[in-house]
Amino acid sequence: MAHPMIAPSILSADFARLADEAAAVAGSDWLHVDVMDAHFVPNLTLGLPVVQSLLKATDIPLDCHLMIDNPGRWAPPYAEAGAHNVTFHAEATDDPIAVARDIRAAGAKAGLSVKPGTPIEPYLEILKEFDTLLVMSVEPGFGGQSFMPEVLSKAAAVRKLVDSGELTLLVEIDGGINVDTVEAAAEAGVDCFVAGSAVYGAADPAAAVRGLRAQAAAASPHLTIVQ
Ligand SMILES: O=C(CO)[C@H](O)[C@H](O)COP(=O)(O)O
Ligand SMILES: [Fe+2]
Repeated sequence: MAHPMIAPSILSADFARLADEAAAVAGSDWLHVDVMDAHFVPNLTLGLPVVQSLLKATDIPLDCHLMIDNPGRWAPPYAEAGAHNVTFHAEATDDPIAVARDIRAAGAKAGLSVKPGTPIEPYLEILKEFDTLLVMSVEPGFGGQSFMPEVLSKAAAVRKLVDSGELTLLVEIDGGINVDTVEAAAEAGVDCFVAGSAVYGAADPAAAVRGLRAQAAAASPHLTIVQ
């Protein structure tokens, strides 16, 4: 049994008030930080200096999602800074194993992310090098997009390998998660749910986090809330 983890994405928060926005989701399992470089994706967000400041401003573990080129060069500094997870894209490097090992050596959990159109089969062999698989359920680059249910087969395939003991990692999903989609993701075997607009667009973001967690737990036999 796994605890349903909720990771609010600060992409939908007010970037001028990030410390307050982190405090507004107290009780979240991770705080999801979208790093975009305007090369790997057509948008630009924030980088290492902001992550370093956020680390001082919150006790919630930071889940850094790097949508950037050349993660071999840029990912390890996020681990050295103190991020809990450092996740990079499979499509951004020819040597994901080396990047994962560098992230782990620098003291963070390593995550591999795949875009909606990227199959998971070529990566199953190397997932033992990772702590998290982040399945993108929108095209990376922007918050507030619609959930793509066709990616759930990837989460389900990896869930099977985790349940059979062949892999030990968390299955995370990112993009379009809200009250209408979280249950399908939970049923597919997701452990960790990123939600940006559904949390920060809510009148009470902390209540939205609790609501998504309860919905996920109710929808899946592999999830139960640990208080
Ligand atoms: O990585 C991302 C986009 O590339 C974001 O984490 C994601 O889109 C969250 O926003 P929302 O929940 O509003 O879809
Ligand atoms: Fe993300």
